[in-house]
Amino acid sequence: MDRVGVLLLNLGGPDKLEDVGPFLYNLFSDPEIIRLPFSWLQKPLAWLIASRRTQKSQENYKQIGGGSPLRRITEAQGEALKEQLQALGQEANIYVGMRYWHPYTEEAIAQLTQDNIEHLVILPLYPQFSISTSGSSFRLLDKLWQEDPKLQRIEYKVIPSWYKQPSYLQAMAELIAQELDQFPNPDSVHVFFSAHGVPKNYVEEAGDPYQQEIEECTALIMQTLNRPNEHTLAYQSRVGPVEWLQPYTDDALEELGAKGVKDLVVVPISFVSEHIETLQEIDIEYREVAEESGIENFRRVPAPNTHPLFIRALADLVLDALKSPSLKLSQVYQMKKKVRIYPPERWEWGITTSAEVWNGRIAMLGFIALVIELITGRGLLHMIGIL
Ligand SMILES: C=CC1=C(C)c2cc3[nH]c(cc4nc(cc5[nH]c(cc1n2)c(C)c5CCC(=O)O)C(CCC(=O)O)=C4C)c(C)c3C=C
Ligand SMILES: [Fe+2]
Ligand SMILES: [Fe+2]
Repeated sequence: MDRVGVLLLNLGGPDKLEDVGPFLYNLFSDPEIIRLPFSWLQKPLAWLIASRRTQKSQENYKQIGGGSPLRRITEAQGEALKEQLQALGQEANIYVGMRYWHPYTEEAIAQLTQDNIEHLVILPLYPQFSISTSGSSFRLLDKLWQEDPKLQRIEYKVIPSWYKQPSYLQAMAELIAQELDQFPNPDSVHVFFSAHGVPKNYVEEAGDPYQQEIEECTALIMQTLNRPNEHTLAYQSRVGPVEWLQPYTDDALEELGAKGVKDLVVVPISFVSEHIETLQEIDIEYREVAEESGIENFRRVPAPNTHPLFIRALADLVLDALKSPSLKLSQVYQMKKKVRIYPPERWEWGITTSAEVWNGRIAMLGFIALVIELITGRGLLHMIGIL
């Protein structure tokens, strides 16, 4: 029988407090997370932002036991998926490939090549596609594939996003219903979906389908839940000075409090495991915002983690993918992004899009240099060791 592998893609998180700095450096070094006009700026800026954020981020990780539970939960999901596939008659090795921390995607790829995997299913553990999450992992895999002829012999299938999968929707509905039923009047509880945000320009300029997939997913979960509750969708975890998708979770909670909502359940929607943004940001920070705004009963729906219906959803996704036609990683990426040829790389004279882009890049560079000088009190050239 052919050797089948499943590669679970995820973000990764620091296992202990000392890992927070290097984890943040890896994250901000990714051009899919911070988009800069010049690639040589990426590493010094990543170092600067990571250094400035480490202490605050460590404080947050301290509040959830000193590290991220992401590795443990993702590995448990992998084991449960292996058993479920076996029960459905499909033997498969499961590999976990994290983008910014151990076990890195490169480590998973090295292992699956050593195991002589012949058919591989690439399954991101993000229900909805974003350039900043699944997109970043697909780009990395595409690069690894192009560099390694051994990998090119593996027949692979990519699952770009899967927020419509019926067992996933059913698992989410069941988890929400369980939480609603803890209230004396379940039907009058406000259901509050909190998605991880992305900068607004990802959607409006770069063609990220993330917002549309989040909105559709929310509507499908409400349909599956089939209860009369009112609901709201908002975006959390904004980082940096630019505008992100709105409404922001804290503003929306304050608004609902002011309108007199007393009972509320929060549903984390863009991630399938507990992590810092559920355990710290929602359970601690947003609970405080809600209570100060007059919301008296605040509960949170757990992430799907290893819920049997959710694991069944993952198994069905793998089985369906094995039967489907192959698409190249680069094709999947282009298909998901509503492709805009941006930015144009070729210089053209006159008042052209290209000239506008180059003007923009030069202005951006000046602006970034100014911001760096304002924050650090030192000029950019000093910082990167030129002066
Ligand atoms: C679908 C989920 C996620 C999207 C979209 C996303 C985009 C995104 N994130 C940052 C910046 C940070 N993310 C951080 C942690 C983090 N992000 C996600 C998920 C998505 N990110 C998860 C699951 C985690 C946590 C992992 C864990 O440790 O449990 C962090 C670090 C934590 C902190 O300091 O707050 C940063 C920073 C950006 C800029 C972005 C889109 C461009
Ligand atoms: Fe994030
Ligand atoms: Fe956060």
